[in-house]
Amino acid sequence: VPMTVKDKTQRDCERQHYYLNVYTKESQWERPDKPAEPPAAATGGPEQVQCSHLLVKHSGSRRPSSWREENITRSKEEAMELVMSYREQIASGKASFAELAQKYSDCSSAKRGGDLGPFGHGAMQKPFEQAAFSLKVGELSEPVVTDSGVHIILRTA
Ligand SMILES: N=C(N)NCCC[C@H](NC(=O)[C@@H]1CCC/C1=C/[C@H](COP(=O)(O)O)NC=O)C(N)=O
Repeated sequence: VPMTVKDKTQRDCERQHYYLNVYTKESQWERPDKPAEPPAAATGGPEQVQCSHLLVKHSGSRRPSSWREENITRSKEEAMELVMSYREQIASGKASFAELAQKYSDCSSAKRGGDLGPFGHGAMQKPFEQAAFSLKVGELSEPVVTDSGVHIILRTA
């Protein structure tokens, strides 16, 4: 019985699979010799970063209290001025980040020179995360405002 085109085509397909690279959308008959890799651009930078921060809280902070001060009453403007002066001292080499964070940060991480440890996306408040993931290792941020207060961030890894 002569095979219909369909049957023949059906048989060919059964004999041959093709492989689709889900990232490049390319297909091929030969079995790939290694798994497809997401192109670097698709990964959008590091999964995790490690940062230290120096936080100056103010009366409008979500928790206007810290190990340094039971009830924080400074204004947001004063907090911003303090952060700018700390940043200037660090950037000019007059003081180290860890030293000033240890003395002045309103976060419990002050005890560790401001170190927050490694963290991924979703761990920190968005403005902090966006600033942290935009820094190069060793780079010091401009002042960053979150509901916690005003921060400077040093990316360490
Ligand atoms: N994963 C780690 N290491 N700890 C959990 C961090 C939770 C995270 N915290 C923040 O986003 C603030 C801003 C950046 C750092 C940070 C520290 C805050 C600031 O002080 P607070 O306003 O809470 O009194 N103190 C501790 O959490 C959040 N999603 O609320």
